[in-house]
Amino acid sequence: MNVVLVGYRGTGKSAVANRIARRLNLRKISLDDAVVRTAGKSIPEIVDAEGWTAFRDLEESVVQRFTGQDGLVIDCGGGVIERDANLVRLKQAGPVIWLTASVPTIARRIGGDTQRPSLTGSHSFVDEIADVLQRRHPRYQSVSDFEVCTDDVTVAQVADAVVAWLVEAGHVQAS
Ligand SMILES: Nc1ncnc2c1ncn2[C@@H]1O[C@H](COP(=O)(O)OP(=O)(O)OP(=O)(O)O)[C@@H](O)[C@H]1O
Ligand SMILES: O=C(O)C1=C[C@@H](O)[C@@H](O)[C@H](O)C1
Ligand SMILES: [Mg+2]
Repeated sequence: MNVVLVGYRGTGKSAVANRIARRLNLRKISLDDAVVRTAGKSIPEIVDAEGWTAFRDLEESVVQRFTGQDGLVIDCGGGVIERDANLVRLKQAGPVIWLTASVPTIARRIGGDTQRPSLTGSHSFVDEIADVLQRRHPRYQSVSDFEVCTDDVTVAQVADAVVAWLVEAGHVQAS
């Protein structure tokens, strides 16, 4: 079994994935890190040089690679749900957890992040979050089995909620 974490930028996927992996004795893999390693460039460098389509192509290739494995916590990039092929593969890989947060929370958490280039190139920082989040909402919803709102809770509390659900739903045994 794998555990898949999806959600917008700043909802805490990477932070929570580390904790869940430790708790369940699974291996955490970050799709963003795998893209960066594969390209030999940072995300801003990939997007600057080749554009978002090239980034999405790389992302799709790492989704294909890791969803064929077992025993992973798969920490997805925020836009992994943009491609239908990824939705199908992630759904087959294991239970999909959707982390959510409000626009102000997301803006606060990712405001200083230099590794997350603009997705639209046109909107203001906060308008982009609101617009892209609204557009993506049905796609996150369609792929996910369990949703956790991460506003006003710690990373540890989110990880606890995910592990409790995995036990309750029969995906892992209580320890
Ligand atoms: N529940 C939380 N409470 C407080 N801070 C949080 C919480 N979850 C995440 N953070 C902080 O928000 C920032 C972004 O979190 P993280 O990198 O895990 O997000 P992400 O979902 O992986 O985003 P991305 O899609 O951009 O990779 C980090 O500094 C993290 O410590
Ligand atoms: O929301 C998105 O589309 C992205 C989120 C990040 O995790 C990275 O995958 C990249 O910056 C794109
Ligand atoms: Mg992340």
